[in-house]
Formats: sequence, C-alpha cells, structure tokens
Amino acid sequence: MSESSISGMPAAAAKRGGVFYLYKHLWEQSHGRRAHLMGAVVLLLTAQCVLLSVPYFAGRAINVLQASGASGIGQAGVWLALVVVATALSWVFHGPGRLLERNVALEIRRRISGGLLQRLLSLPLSWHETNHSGVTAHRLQQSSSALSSFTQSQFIYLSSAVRLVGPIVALWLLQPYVGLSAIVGFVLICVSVIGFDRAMIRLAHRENDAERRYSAALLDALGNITSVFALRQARAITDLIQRRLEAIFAPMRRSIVLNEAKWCTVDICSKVLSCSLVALFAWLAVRHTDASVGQKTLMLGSLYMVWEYASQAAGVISTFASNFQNFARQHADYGSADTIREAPVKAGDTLDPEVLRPSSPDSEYYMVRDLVFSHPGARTERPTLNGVSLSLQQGRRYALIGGSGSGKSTLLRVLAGLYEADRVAIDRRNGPALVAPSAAAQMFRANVTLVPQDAEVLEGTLAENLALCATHAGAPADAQYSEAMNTACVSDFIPADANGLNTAVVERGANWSGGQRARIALARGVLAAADSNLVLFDEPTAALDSRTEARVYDNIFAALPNSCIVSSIHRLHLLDRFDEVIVMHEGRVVAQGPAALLAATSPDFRQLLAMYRQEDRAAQSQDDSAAA
Ligand SMILES: Nc1ncnc2c1ncn2[C@@H]1O[C@H](COP(=O)(O)OP(=O)(O)OP(=O)(O)O)[C@@H](O)[C@H]1O
Repeated sequence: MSESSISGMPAAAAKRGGVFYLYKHLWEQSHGRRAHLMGAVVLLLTAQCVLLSVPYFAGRAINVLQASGASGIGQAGVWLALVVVATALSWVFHGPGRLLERNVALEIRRRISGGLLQRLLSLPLSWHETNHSGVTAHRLQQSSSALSSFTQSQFIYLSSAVRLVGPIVALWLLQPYVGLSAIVGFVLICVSVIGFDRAMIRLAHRENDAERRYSAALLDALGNITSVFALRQARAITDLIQRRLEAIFAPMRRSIVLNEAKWCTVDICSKVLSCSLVALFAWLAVRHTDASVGQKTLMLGSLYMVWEYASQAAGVISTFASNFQNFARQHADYGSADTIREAPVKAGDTLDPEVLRPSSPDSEYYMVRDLVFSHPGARTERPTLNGVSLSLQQGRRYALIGGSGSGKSTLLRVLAGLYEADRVAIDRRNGPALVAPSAAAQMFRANVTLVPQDAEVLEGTLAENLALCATHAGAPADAQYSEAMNTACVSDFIPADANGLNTAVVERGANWSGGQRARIALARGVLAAADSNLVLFDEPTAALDSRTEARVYDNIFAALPNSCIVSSIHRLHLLDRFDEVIVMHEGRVVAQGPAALLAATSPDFRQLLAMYRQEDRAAQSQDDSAAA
C-alpha cells in the first residue's frame, strides 16, 4: 500500500479551508431537513438574545438600591424577578432549539455514513486493493461523526457569536469609546488565536494520518491473530504498533505546546482587556470632575454592567479560542474522507441500457478477443493478461487451468467486470459487439457472477450470511436457502432447516474448518448466481477433500443447468466433468478445447497434466507411508 493511500489530505482538500467549507457541506447534507436546521438556528439565537438582558436587569436592580436605599427594595425586586424570567424564557427557546439541532445532527451522520459507504461500494476493486480497509473505515467514521458533531455544536457557535456581538453593542451603548476599545482588543486577540490554530490544523492532519496508520496496523494484527500466535509475531507486531503510536505523539506533542501557548496568550490578553475596559469606563465617567461641577457619581450598577459585559466578551474570547480549536479538528476530520469523495468512480458512469440489459438466459455466447489488462500496482512491465482470447458458450462447463501466477484469478475478475480491461473486444449473440472496456465491464457485471477464491463470511448467523447476496433480480428468497445448502454440501455438517440456518458464524468464520467455510461461501455464491448466464468460480473447492469436491461440482452443474460455468481448478482429476479446458500460461490463453483434444494437441496442457500426476503420486505415497 502506498503512502498516499494513507495520507489524509488530498491536494484539493488541502487547498480548501475556512469556515465556509463545513457550513457548505452542512447545508448540502441537510437537504430535506433545512427547515429544522434553520428553526434550530432561530430558536438558539433568540435564546441567546434573551439572555443578553440579564446583566442589564441585574445592573438596574443595583442602581435602584444605590440611588434609593431601602425604599427601592420593591423596585429592585422587580428587576431581579426579570432576571429569573429572562433565564426561564431563554430555555423556552433553547430547549426545543437543541432538540431540533441534535436530530438534524443524527440525520447528517446517517447520510454521510450512508453516502460514503455507497460511494466506497461503487469504487473499482483496484481502488480497494490499493487502500487499506482499516484506513478507509477510519476515514468514513471520522468524517461522518465530524460533521455530525459540527452540526450539534451550532448552539455553542451561535451563543458565542451572540455573546460576542451583544456585549460589544451593550458596551457601545453604555459608552462608545469603551465599545470601540473592546472591538480593537477582541480583533487583536482573535487574530492571534487564528494564527495558533492554523498551525494546529496542520498538526491535526498529520495526527490523523498517523492515527490511521496505527489503526491499520492494529486491524492487521487482530485480523490475522492465528498467524500472530503461530509465527510468534507478538513482539514484532507490538513493536510495530508502538512505533505507529509514537508517530501520532510527535505532532500531538507540538500541538500540546502550541495549545498551552495559545491559552496563555488568550487568558492574559482577555483579562487585561476586561480590566482595561472597566478602568476606561470609570475614567471616562469621572474625568470631567472639577471644583465647579463637583464629584461625579459613579453608578455601581452601570459599573457592574460594564464589568459583566466586558467579562462576558472576554469569556467569549476564550470560548472562541476553544471553539476554533474544535472547529479546526472537525474540519480536518471531515476532510479526511475527501480521498473517498474524490476517488474516480469508473464503474457505472456511462450506463447504457442496451449494454446493461441482462441477456437471455439460454442462448448467450461470448467471444472475448485480445484482452489486455495490467494491475495498477503491477511489479512488471508485462501486462498481467496479455492478449487473452477465448469463447464461452451458454450451458457449457469450462475448466480454467494454469500454473500459479498465470493470470486465472485476474481473468475471472475481468470477466466478472470487477476489473476494467485496458483493451478488449467482445462479440455476443444477444447484444451489440463491445470494444469499449468500460462498456464491457458493465455488461459483464450485469450478466456474470463470480464466486471468489477467499471464503469471506461475516459475523452473524448462517441465514444472515446467505442473505448477504443478490441475483440481478434482487435478494434470494428464504425458501432457496436449503437448496443452496444441499448444492454446496453445507448440509453435510449443518441441517438445511430453520435450526441450521440459525447457526452462528463468528468473525471470519473462525468457528468452521476451512472446507466448511468454503462451502458456506459457495452456497451463498450459488444463490447469487441463480439468474446469471455466466458463472465464474475461482478455485471454490481447493479446501475440500477430492470426494466432496466432486460431489459439489456435480451438484453445481445440476443446479445451474443453463448457465455457462467457468471454474479455475487445481486438481485435474476433475477435468472429465468439464466440456472444455482453457489453459493459461503467463497471462495468455494458450489452448482451449475438450481435454482429450488438448491432450493430443497442446504441449502446455500435457505439461500441466504431467505435473499434476506427479504431485498426485507424491501425495498418494505420502498418505500410504503415513497409513503404514
Ligand atoms: N492486486 C494486484 N496488484 C498487482 N499485481 C497483482 C495483483 N493481483 C495479482 N497480481 C499479479 O498478477 C499475476 C496473476 O495473478 P493471478 O492471481 O491472476 O494468478 P493465478 O493464476 O490466479 O494464480 P494462483 O493459481 O496462484 O491463484 C501474478 O503475477 C500476481 O502477482
């Protein structure tokens, strides 16, 4: 896997930035819920505006007491009651606003997560092969929760905005010079906060990258735990994971230092500012004192209002600094899935109904000519498939054979439309000839089912595993499960009934033997292949004993009588069950025809046959000596 596949910030994302990036995506993702979002904004803003009146009411109470003494207690009580009323009233708006806001946040998380997953599942197989699954999962989770938490933080941002603007306006009304000084002071503090946070955003991106590498190593270790134990990899794996953890700490340590420096600056500056504003107000209030006018009275309530509004504004600066830090983090986290958003989706981009229309199930014929394909991460210049030609006829069974690395699996994946060929020409009986690789890949995806080499099963019940597939017409019916279990010989070890279908499958099917797992995967494959006119099997029975293997093939051929079946096989004793053999050598089809014909005409076929017989004899004599 390349470094770039881990790196969290594609070039385009790195260029984007600023506050509008998250708001733009929030707006896009909230379609259908925008009325709720705007409703939440209005309610939360109203709540904050109502709260702004609290220092005013409290200040008026103090002023009344100062001016009228005990006789003003009743009037002061009214002002204080208004403090309580304003607080209660703010909750009338704040509570429903928060409920709306958090529900929109949940919906946004669902959408982003669903959208990214859908996009991931439409990216080509080659993309997945070059991007670590753990890293990709981390990106998806981080991005969806980042925008969701950004959404539900709106009340904090809104209250900060109101609590910043409101006190400045209040200070301005109390004394314009004080308001002006507050604006200058806050701007200076904000500029320094932004400077610190810019540096911290860069560190957050590096931290995310390192975090993903760490998660990937952890996932690899836990996902291959048998090898870790069997090959005594524990120490090496621990060292690797520790190194990756250390790599997270490097940017984190710098971030911690910057963070403390930022808070120190913000704290000291905001305290200096609020003290200065109070001092300025007091000075402006008494500066005209002279003998003729007499000592001006400095109203304590007004002083309290200035102090309170100045402290609120100073507090907002701290909140702003903290918000901006969260905001920076959310920005970095949300952008981490840009790698997924920006990956080119080749599959399905030029849907042509004529090409996609599934062929008639019983008379299709494919002539594949001059197929060339190179893996994106190929180690050699030579294409993996180098001018492959073959013909496939409905209802016939083809055995695909060849030495290890000759290109069998790759050919099957191209024929299943999972890889797009670099060049290919296809003639078919039930549709137009195709020469565009993307059209060929789409046509194959619409008509073909590949049962892959790896028996990938998921944690759940057997029924859930069988349900995780679809024919081109849709999900298979439950009634088909037991038939598929019989076909794949799963019923040899699990009864093909409701109890059997409830049997647990643990992570990676570790509670089954390799051969049993392969048969579960095969049963699912048979269900998915029910309406495909071309069904491909990639060594599906390699983990089975030869008698079960033969029974499985007989069952599959009986279950899919009209399909064209191509199966790569290693054990050549199965050849007499197939109508034809396709022989591969170094990325080419070097022979195709009935086994008897190839035995007479193809040196490559004879060589493979001789090799197989030799291996078989060696295995036989090993078994004999073990028995003796
Ligand atoms: N994802 C990949 N990226 C780069 N090269 C690959 C990839 N997958 C396979 N290859 C290479 O392509 C060639 C053909 O591999 P393929 O798996 O198709 O062979 P095969 O005939 O199925 O082998 P086997 O019988 O061992 O399974 C090999 O040289 C292999 O190293």
